[in-house]
Amino acid sequence: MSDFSVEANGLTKYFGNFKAVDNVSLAVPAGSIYGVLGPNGAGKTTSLRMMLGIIDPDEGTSRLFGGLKPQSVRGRIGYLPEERGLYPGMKAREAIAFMGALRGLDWSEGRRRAAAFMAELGLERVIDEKIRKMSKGMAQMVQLIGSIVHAPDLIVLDEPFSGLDPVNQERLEMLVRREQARGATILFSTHVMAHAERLCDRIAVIARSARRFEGTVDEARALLPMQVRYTPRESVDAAAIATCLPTNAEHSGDAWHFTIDDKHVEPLLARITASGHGVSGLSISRPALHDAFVHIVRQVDAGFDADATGDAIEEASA
Ligand SMILES: Nc1ncnc2c1ncn2[C@@H]1O[C@H](COP(=O)(O)OP(=O)(O)OP(=O)(O)O)[C@@H](O)[C@H]1O
Repeated sequence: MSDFSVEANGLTKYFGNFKAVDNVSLAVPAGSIYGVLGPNGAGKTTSLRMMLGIIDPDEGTSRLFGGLKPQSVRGRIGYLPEERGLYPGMKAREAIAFMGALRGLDWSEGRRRAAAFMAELGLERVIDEKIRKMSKGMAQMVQLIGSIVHAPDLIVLDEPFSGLDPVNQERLEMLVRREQARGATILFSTHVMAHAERLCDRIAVIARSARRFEGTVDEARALLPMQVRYTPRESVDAAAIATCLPTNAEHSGDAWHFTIDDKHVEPLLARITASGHGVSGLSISRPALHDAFVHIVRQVDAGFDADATGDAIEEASA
């Protein structure tokens, strides 16, 4: 048995001359919740599709549960594609059972599980409602349940949170955690950082077709310095306080704001203590995943802009 549910190695995909995915590698540990994060058009969907064998890569390989034949493990996978769609004439219960049956689940067991899932999520009131009468978000919840009703070992969800209201987003987070507790591996794409921050054991950031970061959420947040807000106990001469703070410190009202590297936190506290200015307020916080994500994507964009400027200069001087 492989330690990884998904191992993508050097996946590359061209659409015409455009390289939509460039040499993307990642490994999703069995039993983990893994987020593929990236801005619009970064290549997330194309990467997921290659990992699942829905489209062939131009280069690279994808292993599911250690094997190279995705078709042979189809029944062990639950997939919510980016394109949503169910038969509009079906009722929720039938739609879920139908999706389960496509993955080998007995019809009556599918109906039974549909009712259990819907009740657990507080959606039982719409179980016998036809899909065409449902809101888009509610139909998406039904499709989501349909994609996991056969209790797959690997659940792949493409932008599962988009289009859901906050209550349904919370229901989905609960479902993801519950499926992980059952032993499933969950791989999902998103550009909403809050969900990834709360749920993911590991993340990969894809921007401009390539993987730009891979690691834990804490490792991503540690890419940026800590944010500090310090208020001295006594109102003292600003120039005197500034001597024990980093040069980027800015004074506003009673407080000072600055950033500081992880390893400089204790020396800073020692300097403040030694200075005798006291502490009336002090908060030291890591930036959120959102900040780390924006930082990574901006760096990549800046590199592309610099290349484009360089090309323009070369062309102009040619
Ligand atoms: N079948 C296709 N033919 C041509 N170009 C495509 C095709 N599918 C995707 N692309 C392009 O490849 C790039 C990556 O698309 P992809 O859907 O993988 O990105 P994404 O990160 O999932 O984006 P989003 O968050 O907006 O869904 C985009 O520029 C897209 O326009």
